[in-house]
Amino acid sequence: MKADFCIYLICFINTVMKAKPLSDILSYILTGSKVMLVGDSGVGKTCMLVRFKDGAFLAGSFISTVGIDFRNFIINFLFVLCPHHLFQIWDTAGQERFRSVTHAYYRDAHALLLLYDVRNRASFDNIRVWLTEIHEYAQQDVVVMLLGNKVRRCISEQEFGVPFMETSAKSGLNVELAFTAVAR
Ligand SMILES: Nc1nc2c(ncn2[C@@H]2O[C@H](COP(=O)(O)OP(=O)(O)OP(=O)(O)O)[C@@H](O)[C@H]2O)c(=O)[nH]1
Repeated sequence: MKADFCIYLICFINTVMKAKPLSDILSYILTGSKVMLVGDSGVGKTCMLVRFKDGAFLAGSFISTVGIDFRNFIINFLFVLCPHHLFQIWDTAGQERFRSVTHAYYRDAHALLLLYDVRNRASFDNIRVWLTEIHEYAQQDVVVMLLGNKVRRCISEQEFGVPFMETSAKSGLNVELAFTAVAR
C-alpha cells in the first residue's frame, strides 16, 4: 500500500516536472532547489531573506554579508500529494571582492533573484554586468527574476528581458510572491 502510494507520488511529480529522469526527481525531492539572492552590495538581499523568513525588517546599521550564507525553508507549492517542498535560499555578498567566491555557487542554482536598489542608479546600471556573469557561470535553464527593491510605490517596467517585480524588504511588498514565483 505504502509502495503503491510512493509510485503514484513519483508519477504525479514526474508529470508536474515534465517527465524528468527519476534520478533528477529524487535528488530534487531530497535536496530541494537552490535559490540565490544576488546583486550589488546594499541593495537589500539580506533584508529580503530576513523579511521572508521572519516577517521582519532589519532596520538600522548595515552589516555587509561576507561570502555566502544559506537557510532552508519549506514552501507550499506541490500542494496535492507533496504538500511541502524544501528549498534553500543562499544570501550572497554583493561586494566585488567576494565575486570569485560566489561565482562558484552559481552552477547548481535553480533560480536567481537579482536585486537592485530603485534609489541607486549604479545598482541598476550594474544589472547588465550581473546578467553577463549569470550567463557565464549559471546553468542555461536557471530561472532569473529581477527585483527592484526599496520601492515606496510600484511602477512595472523593465528592459532586461527577464521577469521583473518591485519589492520592499521594509514593507514586505511582493517579498513572498518573489520567492514563491521562482520556486514554482
Ligand atoms: N527603505 C528601505 N531600506 C532597505 C530595504 N531593504 C534593505 N534596506 C536597507 O538597505 C541596507 C542594506 O541592506 P542589506 O540587506 O544588508 O543589503 P545586502 O544587499 O545584503 O548587502 P551586502 O551584504 O553588502 O551584499 C540596510 O541598511 C537596510 O536597512 C527596503 O526595502 N527599504
